[in-house]
Amino acid sequence: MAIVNDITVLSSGNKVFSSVLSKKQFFGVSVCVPKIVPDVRVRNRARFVEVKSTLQINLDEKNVYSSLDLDLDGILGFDVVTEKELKEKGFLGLRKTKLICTIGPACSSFEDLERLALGGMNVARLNMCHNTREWHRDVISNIKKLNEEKGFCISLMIDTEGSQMYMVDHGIGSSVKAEDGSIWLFTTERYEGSRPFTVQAYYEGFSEGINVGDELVIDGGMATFEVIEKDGSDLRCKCTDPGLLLPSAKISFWRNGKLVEKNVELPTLSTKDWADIDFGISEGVDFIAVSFVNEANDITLLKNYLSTKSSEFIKVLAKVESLESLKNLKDIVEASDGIMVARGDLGVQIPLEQIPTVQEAIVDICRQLNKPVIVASQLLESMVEYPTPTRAEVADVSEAVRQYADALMLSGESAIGSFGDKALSVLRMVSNRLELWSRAENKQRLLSQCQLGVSLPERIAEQICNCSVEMANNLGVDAIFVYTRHGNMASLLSRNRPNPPIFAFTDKSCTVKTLNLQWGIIPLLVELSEDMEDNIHRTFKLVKTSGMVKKGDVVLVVSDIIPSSSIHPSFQSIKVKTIV
Ligand SMILES: Nc1ncnc2c1ncn2[C@@H]1O[C@H](COP(=O)(O)OP(=O)(O)OP(=O)(O)O)[C@@H](O)[C@H]1O
Ligand SMILES: CC(=O)C(=O)O
Ligand SMILES: [K+]
Ligand SMILES: [Mg+2]
Repeated sequence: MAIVNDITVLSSGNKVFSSVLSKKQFFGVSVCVPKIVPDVRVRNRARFVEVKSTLQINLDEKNVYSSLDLDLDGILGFDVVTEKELKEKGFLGLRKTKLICTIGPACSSFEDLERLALGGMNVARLNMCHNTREWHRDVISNIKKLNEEKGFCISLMIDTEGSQMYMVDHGIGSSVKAEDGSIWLFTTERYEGSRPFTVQAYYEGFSEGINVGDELVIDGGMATFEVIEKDGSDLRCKCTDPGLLLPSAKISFWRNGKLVEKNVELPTLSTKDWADIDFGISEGVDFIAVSFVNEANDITLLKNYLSTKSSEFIKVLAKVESLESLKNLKDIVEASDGIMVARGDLGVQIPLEQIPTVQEAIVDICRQLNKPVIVASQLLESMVEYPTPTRAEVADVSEAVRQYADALMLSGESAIGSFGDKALSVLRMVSNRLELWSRAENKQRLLSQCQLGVSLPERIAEQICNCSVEMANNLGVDAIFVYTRHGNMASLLSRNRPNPPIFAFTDKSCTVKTLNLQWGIIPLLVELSEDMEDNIHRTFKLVKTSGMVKKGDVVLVVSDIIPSSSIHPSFQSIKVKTIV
């Protein structure tokens, strides 16, 4: 072992680990030094190691590597998965669609999470409906450990429980069959164990405003009842469409083919949700997904709360899963930092056959308004039990990718299924395939773009991004490099769904974690100065050292770094550079 400047290098087999001992704060990055030592990687937690002098590294255990001279003047914040993909498939082979996994008992150990990370998980989702905060805390700490020690770049999302009407788990652990014509009592009375033909309904006011003759639907169609009698707050119902009553099944009411909206009566953020949000803030999560959002104000309220806690960098995603949220869609999209099309509960509130078109419309409006959008629920549902997907599921995943959703999400497939890794690889392969097809067919040419910017600088940034993507596609450049503090221009570029990948260089770790969710963006943490030429010079040197680009590669460079001292009129710029 030898201490060299501010880096300690330890060797173990032919892997080299290092830890940084300098005054600077460093975060999750890997560096590769292929030209000097084939197969040897110095993995460390450096953000940008400024080692001006030549490094002398002596590795006692491996004499062959002793006394190496490494002339590094920086380390690039590349995560291991992208680095591997880039080496194997080149720029155009990099996957654009981002992948989210819900973490549950089937994938919560460090080893399970590492497998998902290697499989391309960009964001880990913790559903606060299930399990304890201590359990979630352990998962979060494992993810942070993977990022810090193994060079991954995984963002963290918590998903609130929200309030909705559902059946209290009747305690027998399995489903009960409701036969045609059988009479059932839906009650708010609380009792232990189970009673025949009786269902405990969660939410005291569940029967308020419900009339005899209304339909009570379980889980969006699993079973249907007709209300035949009201007894106080209890409802006596006759089964008209037999089916299964699963533990915690969801309840909705319908009258003359229309949903009786009960969701609006319930608070979007309950006392438990606020406690979970505080938990998320203290654990430093990157996204909070809010369940059962009804209106834009639900989001604004939380965003205001986050700013009073100095946590405005946490992005707030609105889950579209109620009929009310569809009525207020545009306002909700504008107020939030992104959207999740939560098809599970949405299917309880709107007829199932409407889901595909509603999804397409939501994905489109999000891209227009430059907000990331996630397509979630039942993408590969059969894989909870089986190791291969159905053909219909593959078609559904393909459709979401074809629509240019930013991200796809696994729920039960990863949380409780036996084939989480396989499900993730199906998402990965289908995404790659469809992205290739869209590119070959020039599909992104058909994407329309509305003007978002109001002020002149905003409009300039938007125009630069639109034109840059057109140029990048027409010139067939290998990559787009964007220098950005808060990710604005990176996101405007992504909105145009360009052919080449977008490498976003930022000096803010929260921007890295946010951009992780967005289509086609590979965020990289580096040090940025106000001198753009210097930024470009340094990062180009870094990407060359890392083996990321080679001589002759053409890169389109875009920047939105604003010098703080004087507002330089041309702070936003486009350049096309060939690597020399
Ligand atoms: N942290 C967890 N602990 C235990 N089980 C979990 C956990 N997270 C998810 N699950 C299980 O995985 C299933 C699918 O997860 P998912 O997040 O889609 O939940 P959900 O209950 O359908 O609710 P939501 O509408 O919020 O998504 C859940 O029904 C639950 O059984
Ligand atoms: C993800 C989620 O909450 C749903 O599909 O209902
Ligand atoms: K939830
Ligand atoms: Mg839901």
